[in-house]
Amino acid sequence: MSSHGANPVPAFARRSAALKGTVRVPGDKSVSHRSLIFGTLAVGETRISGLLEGEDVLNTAKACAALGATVERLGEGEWRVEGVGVGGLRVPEGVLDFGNAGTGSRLMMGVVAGNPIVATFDGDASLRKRPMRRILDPLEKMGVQVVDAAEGGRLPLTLKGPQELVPIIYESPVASAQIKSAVLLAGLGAPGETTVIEKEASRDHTERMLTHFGAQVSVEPYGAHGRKVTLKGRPELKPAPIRVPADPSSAAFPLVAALIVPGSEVVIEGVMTNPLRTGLFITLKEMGADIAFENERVEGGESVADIRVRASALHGVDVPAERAPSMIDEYPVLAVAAAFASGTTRMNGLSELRVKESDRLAAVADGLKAAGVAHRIEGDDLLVEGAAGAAGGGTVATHMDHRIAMSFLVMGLATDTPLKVDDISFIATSFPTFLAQMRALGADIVEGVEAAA
Ligand SMILES: O=C(O)C1=C[C@@H](OP(=O)(O)O)[C@@H](O)[C@H](O)C1
Ligand SMILES: C=C(OP(=O)(O)O)C(=O)O
Repeated sequence: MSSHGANPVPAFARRSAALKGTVRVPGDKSVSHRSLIFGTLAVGETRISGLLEGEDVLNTAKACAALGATVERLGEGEWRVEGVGVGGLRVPEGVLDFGNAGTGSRLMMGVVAGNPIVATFDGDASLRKRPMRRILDPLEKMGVQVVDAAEGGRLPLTLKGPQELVPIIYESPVASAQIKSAVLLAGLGAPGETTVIEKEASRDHTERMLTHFGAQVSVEPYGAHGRKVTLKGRPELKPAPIRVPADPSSAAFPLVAALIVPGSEVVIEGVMTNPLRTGLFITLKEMGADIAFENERVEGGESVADIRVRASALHGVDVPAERAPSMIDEYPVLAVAAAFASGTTRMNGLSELRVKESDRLAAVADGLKAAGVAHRIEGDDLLVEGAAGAAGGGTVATHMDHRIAMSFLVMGLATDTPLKVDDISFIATSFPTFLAQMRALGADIVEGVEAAA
């Protein structure tokens, strides 16, 4: 098991002068994981530029190499993968350690399923707590054997792929791109058609990349908000170049910081604006945020834009539950924006937040409490009572969760007194340049435990 986090690194953020400047946040995490995985499943060389070099993605790179691909770093964000083809994986030596990454571990379970090999999956203390039954259930239906697993089907666990996978029609109990992707990736190794039905559409990077690499995929609407995705199994995937756009989930941090620090104006360049990822931007605009998409264009098959954001007077809104899949990782930082908005912001239908790197519903509530912000949880909904300012002053427990750490550091840039977080080391999983890039905009964030003055 990875021991990252054994030496917590505390930090605090304090009230900052107006944030100014232009940033390009790192490559999208979802697309980065998938580009390495698809490179592994194609026969021949895939070139990737703009890869996120965060720990989660680097663990996926290691797993791809352990399963037989040649994975090489050529320069900053520039990578090449020499793939082995669907069904061409070798038995890995030792355990595949995914660290903190739900996406890496769950997608790779789907990949392994299509090969008659045995592989053991593990991760850090946070990942070991997360539910894996949601992946194991459909994979077992396809013929995969769970040789061994911790209680409740958790990590560490060992899978054995069958000689012949069975294609399935799977109606996913939750809108989760990780479940959908694991089943589709397994479906690559099955004869015939594999179908995944979702009642609410989750991010579609896997479907897009399947098409980009030459597989046959059809996507149909399903009900009011859902989709039915069908894949024809056993294609020969052809290598295809990938340019990874900037991650909207990382862009969320400088964006919210600029909204709440008076006088700020920031441009975030080349941000992916895939409509299944833009729930936060839509919500903030409804709250009165001055956000403009400039230079809208298509890069590497994804829509991108430069986002200009100016400090704004925000007001509370009701965020509908069906918007959750398009902003699932952004609720912690939305709660921060809501703390500075006048009136109540109600975020509906957040049950999935309980099974992320931490129980994010509880972690956000505790963080708001540490900052003196009135809030309550009603069932699966979070209500934040905003005001023009927030006290700050406390210490936020981050529970091995990068997004909790970044969200509350952003908050501390606008609180009356500094806000501390107990551990920033996990920020490196998704946004290794966070501190440097935020400081370059003028954010006053200090590592260490010195009295926050
Ligand atoms: O497929 C992906 O790349 C992801 C899907 C989401 O998880 P769920 O599928 O569990 O909703 C998201 O929270 C995660 O950060 C990335
Ligand atoms: C939930 C997240 O990631 P993962 O599920 O890959 O750990 C996240 O990055 O917020």
